[in-house]
Amino acid sequence: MVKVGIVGATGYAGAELVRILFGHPKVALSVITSRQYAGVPFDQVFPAMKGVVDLTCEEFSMEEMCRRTDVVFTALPHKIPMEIVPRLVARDKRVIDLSADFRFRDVKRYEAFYQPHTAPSLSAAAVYGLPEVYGDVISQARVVGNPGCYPTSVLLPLVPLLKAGLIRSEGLVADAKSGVSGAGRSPSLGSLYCEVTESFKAYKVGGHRHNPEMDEVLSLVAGDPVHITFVPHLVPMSRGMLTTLYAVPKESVTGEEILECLKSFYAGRPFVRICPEGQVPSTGHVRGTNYCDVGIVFDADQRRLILISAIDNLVKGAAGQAVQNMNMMLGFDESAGLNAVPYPI
Ligand SMILES: NC(=O)C1=CN([C@@H]2O[C@H](COP(=O)(O)OP(=O)(O)OC[C@H]3O[C@@H](n4cnc5c(N)ncnc54)[C@H](OP(=O)(O)O)[C@@H]3O)[C@@H](O)[C@H]2O)C=CC1
Ligand SMILES: CC(=O)N[C@@H](CCC(=O)OP(=O)(O)O)C(=O)O
Repeated sequence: MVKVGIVGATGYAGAELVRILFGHPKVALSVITSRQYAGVPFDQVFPAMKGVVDLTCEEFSMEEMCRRTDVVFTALPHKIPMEIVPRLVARDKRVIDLSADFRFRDVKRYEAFYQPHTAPSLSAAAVYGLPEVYGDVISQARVVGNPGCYPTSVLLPLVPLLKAGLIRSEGLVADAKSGVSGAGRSPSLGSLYCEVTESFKAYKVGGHRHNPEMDEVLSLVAGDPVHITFVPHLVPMSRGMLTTLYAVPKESVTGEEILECLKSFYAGRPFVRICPEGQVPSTGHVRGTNYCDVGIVFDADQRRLILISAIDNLVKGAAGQAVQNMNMMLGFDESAGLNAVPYPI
């Protein structure tokens, strides 16, 4: 069994990692850390885990983490991983970081939206953990920067079409909606029940930090600078993300070609499900699973392509994708531990 540790196991993403890794056939979860809950059994922090998870949270110690693990997930707020990850790598650990600290190839882009980077060369050498696109390099990576939830929902439908040159790289629009767990477990005014229930709003319009992350990958794939117009929204549900994308197909491209391109790009990939014609995805269909469902509507008269993706922000948008990356890094089946059967309703 491969020994695994989670730094920041009591956040929403970290707790989801615990849930998934506890059902993983090839790993033993050895260390889980939290500052506030150090010394507290995990099943007291999350009573749903009673009788299932028998681990106790610990204060983070580099020495203990390195002694008792082979692979480490960092599920911490941005900025903290860039201090910890280089020290883990120096001790030969393989790391999957769920923050934005190791997502960018161009560190200047990161610094423009976040803060100065203290490990720029390690960041440039890290691999962007979108397994369906970068699987070949993920298997060799020491450090994987796990994508943000919004970028995952935007990139999976668009990358194959841009790669194949079927859509224009100008005029791309992403209209995305997230459940409130996307904001994390730390108390904040914007996440209070009264602030979010029976309400639906756009936020950070024109200035969300996931925009440069999407732009970087879309530009690398297209071979030209690409900027997507991205508007995030908060919806009153705990988990789930639905993204509607608008793109302009190139002259003479047909709906059948679009569908065929996506189907063949994702053929044999377990987690991207292309909806049959006439069906559109729903967050309820992917809840608790690592699936990304993609629906396609081709408006031939308007020359407009509409793509709709649904993910669970905590699974394919965070912890599930991180485990998928770990599986590829360790040479396991990419779906090991990720075979949760969806709820039918
Ligand atoms: N929520 C989501 O849908 C997604 C989250 N992510 C990313 O995953 C990471 C974790 O997010 P999320 O779980 O939502 O966040 P939470 O706020 O829910 O959890 C953060 C975790 O980090 C610990 N922590 C917080 N501050 C510090 C600190 N200064 N030093 C050490 N540990 C700290 C917390 O425990 P304690 O305070 O007890 O130490 C907690 O375990 C973030 O980088 C986020 O961007 C990525 C995709 C989706
Ligand atoms: C609803 C909500 O607040 N969502 C978060 C995105 C969470 C996430 O995946 O982003 P990072 O990993 O880059 O933090 C936000 O908009 O900031």
